[in-house]
Amino acid sequence: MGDIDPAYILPKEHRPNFSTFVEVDEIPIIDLSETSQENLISKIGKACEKWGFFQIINHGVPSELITKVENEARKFFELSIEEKKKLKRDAFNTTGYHDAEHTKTTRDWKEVYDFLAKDGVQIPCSDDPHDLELCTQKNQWPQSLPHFRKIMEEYGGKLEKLSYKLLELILLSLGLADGKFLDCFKNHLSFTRLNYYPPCPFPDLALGVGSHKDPCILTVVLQDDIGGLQVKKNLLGGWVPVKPIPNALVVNLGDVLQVWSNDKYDSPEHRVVLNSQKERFSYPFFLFPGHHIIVKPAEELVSEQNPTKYKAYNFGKYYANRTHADFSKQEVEYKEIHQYKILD
Ligand SMILES: O=C(O)CCC(=O)C(=O)O
Ligand SMILES: [Fe+2]
Repeated sequence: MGDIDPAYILPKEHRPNFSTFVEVDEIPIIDLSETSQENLISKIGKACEKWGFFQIINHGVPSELITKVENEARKFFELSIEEKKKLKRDAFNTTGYHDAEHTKTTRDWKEVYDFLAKDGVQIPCSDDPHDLELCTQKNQWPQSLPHFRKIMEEYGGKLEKLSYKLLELILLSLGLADGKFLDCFKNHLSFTRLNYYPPCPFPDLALGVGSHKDPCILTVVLQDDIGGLQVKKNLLGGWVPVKPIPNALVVNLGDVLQVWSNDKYDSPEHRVVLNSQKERFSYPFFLFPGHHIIVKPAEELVSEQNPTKYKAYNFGKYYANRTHADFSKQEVEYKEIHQYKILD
C-alpha cells in the first residue's frame, strides 16, 4: 500500500482529527459473573440507554481459545494475496476474504475474513423487492491452515451463545420477555469476522472502518491491545476511544435493537482510526436475524403516547442492499436505518 489510492481518502468532514479525541473511561464495564440477575439487568439497561456500548468481563470465553484465534488469524492474513484471493468474497457469496470493503462511499484500510454461524443459509440476491431469488451462502476455509476451521468454529460458537445471553438480558432490561424474537434465529445470518488493519502511512486521511452503525441486532468484539475503535458521543464533543482492556469483550447495539426498542436504545455510530506504526486485529461476532424477518418495534413498547417510530422493513432486502454497497465507491449511499423512521 505505497501510493495513496484515492478510494481510501475520506471527504474532509469525515477525516479523523487526532486532537479532538475525548479521553474518558466512562464506557461501562460489566461483570457477567455478577450473581444478582436484577443488578446485572439494571447495569446493562443503563449502559444501553447511555452508550449503546459496554465492555464485558468474566464472559466465559476461555483465554486459551482467544490466543489460538489470534494466532490463526495472524497466520491467515500472512498468507500470500493469491492464497487469500482463492477465498474471495463476491456480491453473491458474502463469506471469505475481502480487501476492498467500503463504508458509505470510501474504501476502508483493512482486510477481512468472514464465516457464517450457519453454513449454507440463504439471502436475497438483490435488494429489489420484486426479485424473489435467494443466494446460498457457503463458508470458504483456507486449505493451507489445518487448524483454522476448528478453532474459528469454536470461537464463533462461543460468541453466538454469549450473544443470545446478552440479548436476553437486554430484552429483560426493556421489560420484554427474554424469549421474545426467538423465531428470528431460524436460518439466521450471524457471522464472525476477522479484521486486520495494516499500519497506515496517512492515518489522518483514511479510516480502518468509516463511521457507521452496525445493521445487526448486536455485536460482540474481541480487540487486541492497540486501540482504535471509537464511539461517537456528541454530548462529550466528539469521539470516545473504546480502550482495550485485557480479556474483555466489547458489546455494541445494532440497528435492529434500535428499532425493536422503538428508540429507547440507540445503535451508536462508531469507527476505527488507524495507526501509522502498528497493525491492529479485531474479531467481531455480529448477531443477525434470518432474511425472512420483518423488523419493527416491539408492540409492548408502542402505545398511544409512544407511537411506533419506524416503518417495518424486511431484513433480507436491507442486508442485500448493504452487502452490495460494500464493493465500490457508489454514487448512492447505502440504506440506513433513519430512512425507515416515521417523522412526526
Ligand atoms: O475493529 C473493531 O474494533 C470494530 C470493527 C467494526 O466496527 C465492524 O467491523 O463493524
Ligand atoms: Fe461496526
